[in-house]
Amino acid sequence: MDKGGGGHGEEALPLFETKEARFRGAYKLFASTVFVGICFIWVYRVTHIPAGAEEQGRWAWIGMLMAELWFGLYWILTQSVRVNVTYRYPFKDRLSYIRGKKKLGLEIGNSRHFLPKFYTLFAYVFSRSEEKLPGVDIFVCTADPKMEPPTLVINTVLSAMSYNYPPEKLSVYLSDDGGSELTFYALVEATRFCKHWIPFCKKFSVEPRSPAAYFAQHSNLPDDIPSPQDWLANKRLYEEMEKRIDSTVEKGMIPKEVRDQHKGFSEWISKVTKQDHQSIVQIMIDGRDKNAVDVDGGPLPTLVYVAREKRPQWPHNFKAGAVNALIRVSSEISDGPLILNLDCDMYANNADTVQEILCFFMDERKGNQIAFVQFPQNYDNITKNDIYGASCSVVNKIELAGIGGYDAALYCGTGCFHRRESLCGKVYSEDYKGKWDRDSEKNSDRTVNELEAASKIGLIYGCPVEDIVTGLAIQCRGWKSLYYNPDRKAFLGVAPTTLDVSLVQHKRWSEGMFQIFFSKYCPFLYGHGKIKFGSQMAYCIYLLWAPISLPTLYYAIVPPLCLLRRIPLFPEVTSLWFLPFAYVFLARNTCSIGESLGCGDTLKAWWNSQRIWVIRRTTSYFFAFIDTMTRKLGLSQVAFAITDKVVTEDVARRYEEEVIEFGSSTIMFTLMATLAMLNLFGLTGGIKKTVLDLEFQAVSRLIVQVFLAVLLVTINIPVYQALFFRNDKGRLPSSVVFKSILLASLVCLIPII
Ligand SMILES: O=c1ccn([C@@H]2O[C@H](COP(=O)(O)OP(=O)(O)O[C@H]3O[C@H](CO)[C@@H](O)[C@H](O)[C@H]3O)[C@@H](O)[C@H]2O)c(=O)[nH]1
Ligand SMILES: [Mn+2]
Repeated sequence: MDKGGGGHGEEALPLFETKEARFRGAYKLFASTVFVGICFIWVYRVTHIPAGAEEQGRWAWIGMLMAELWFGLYWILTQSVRVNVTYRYPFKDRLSYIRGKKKLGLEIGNSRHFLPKFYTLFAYVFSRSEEKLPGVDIFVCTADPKMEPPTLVINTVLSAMSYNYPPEKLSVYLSDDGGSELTFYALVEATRFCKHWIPFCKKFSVEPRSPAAYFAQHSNLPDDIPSPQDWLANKRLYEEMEKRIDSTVEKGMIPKEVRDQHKGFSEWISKVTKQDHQSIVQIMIDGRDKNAVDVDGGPLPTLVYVAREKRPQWPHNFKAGAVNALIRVSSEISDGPLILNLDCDMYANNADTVQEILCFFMDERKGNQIAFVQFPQNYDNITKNDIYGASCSVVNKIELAGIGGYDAALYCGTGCFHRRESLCGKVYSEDYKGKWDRDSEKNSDRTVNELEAASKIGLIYGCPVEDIVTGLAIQCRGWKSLYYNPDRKAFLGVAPTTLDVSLVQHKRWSEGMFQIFFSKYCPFLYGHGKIKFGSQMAYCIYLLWAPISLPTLYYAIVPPLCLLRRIPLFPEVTSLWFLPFAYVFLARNTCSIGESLGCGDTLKAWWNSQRIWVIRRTTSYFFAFIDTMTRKLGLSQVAFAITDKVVTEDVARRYEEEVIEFGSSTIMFTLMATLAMLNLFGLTGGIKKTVLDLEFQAVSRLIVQVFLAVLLVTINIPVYQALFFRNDKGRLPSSVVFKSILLASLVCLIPII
């Protein structure tokens, strides 16, 4: 076990520790047996290519070889993280010495350390006095009042404002890319409400501190609340505010008497549209102002509304542009050395998160190297069996923890605490020491070079996954990043509740990531010699999502076609070569089920995740691949399709019932349905022929293909239901039924060579 921080006697106690996952050794052994199996499959493919022109299916066979090569190599990439799973544990209590000397005696009483440590501890307490706590600037981004309702946005803002952290050290910035008066109005309301909400949260240790989430979880007065009047008053205040905001948003305009309440509304007197407006900065609460206090007279955090200037002819660079604008604005106002990035739907679910991450950043020995600490993206609207595979439990608990083990956690855009300096371009050097109280010395002793470096833009432009590429660039400047997945989820967001939205989101991600692979930021080149080889591989697990669509499509199309023609593509069941195929298949899936169950999924959720895995790979990733290629040829431009966070009641009900929502006739659905039909045709056609022609010995050579088709047909059952049996609005439209049958029939005519 490696001690995270200074474990040596003379230094301060470490503030966090690092532990490797158990059974790493056993896993490596298991993985090597799978690897041997994969090698045998490759050998079989190469040595059994149908010879000459007389045998049908030579090229189909070579295609299988390519697909399996690709799958195998990709599998190797995915092992880089699985052999390196690492967990971090902060010691929040050690940090809370800052609470004063009284606690000191208590802590020493509990501590198992020997006497000489006493002095260390003492020095430690004083080096961490409250005045030295870093300021934290929290950035919340929103982009559209229709897709991201203002009540959702202010709930995130309120949860961030009520962190257990000295309010004078906390500033919350809302970036509104929608430039919407409605969002601004909601923030005006939140400014008023927070004066009740923040003291209430702190007095009664309310969790979570998003009022909407809190009152949804506690719809009735909890027994353990000492002051019911307070509770009821806050609930009423919240509900009334919510009603006012929602009705104003519905009307789409702000009443005159409300406009008069805040000078900020004057910004909207001239024409302001989403794409075209001056820059708007409104300091809603100035934390330095002695009169800005809550109902109990306690200080409040700073709160700022920002809508950066936008003009139709200027590219605004989507979220990256918004975050960079906030970096600049906040550097003038609060200039907190730590920055937390939040999407507008990701409310803070644990009031102590800031204290926890300080354990990482303030650790005496390792803290100075850390550029950012990333939390996983969790959602609070996941249903029991997670039909759209949105919870990504295995990714969160295993894969990201594995990359984190290389000290190269991915920056995922939300739920990430950054050191301002590293985000702004600073290169790490051995003698770097983080300075937390920056107000006093701002700019005074910095050289021109340092100032220039620090003024560089933060997030990198031109990529729809600005976060991943920015994180990589920071790591290549010598910084480390940690991944931290605490038991109590730190942030909870809204996961897509329709298949279409989920596929579009994955298309944006896979497309953006594939672009990085092709850009100068390709981890193998850009990261060469700068980050560990293991983490270069780990990055590529994600960057290569798009091209993995090709072998997957091949596997979903060619084996059923060959089944129709009775062209065998796999060894006979009685042959020894059958063993590696069977072993790799069983081992992979057993392991995958084990991982899923181990991460808390249900078995059905695992099965659902396999379905969504097939659908994403054959649609989102494929179109992402195509679009990346056309962009390479200069035929299209980068876009950012915002994820819709609202749905109709009808759709919401089906989501709760775990019925997949199709409902539209997109090209992705057509492709998905065509593949489903093709496998159905392959299976029925192949079986019929064998039975009619009584060619039973042929069956033995086709059994793997039959099995594959059965697998795909079973996994596609909800697709057939949506095509033929459902009557609700979420079914697949008849145009898709028609197109998919036609296309699948046409594909069946393709000659196999
Ligand atoms: O022009 C834009 C577009 C988006 N956003 C904000 O960016 C966030 C993420 O957008 P969303 O539509 O919710 O996309 P997701 O797919 O959920 O976002 C994930 O993927 C993005 C990269 O593709 C990351 O930036 C996000 O942090 C990450 O949560 C939201 O708060 C938006 O308001 C902007 O501020 N300006
Ligand atoms: Mn989102």
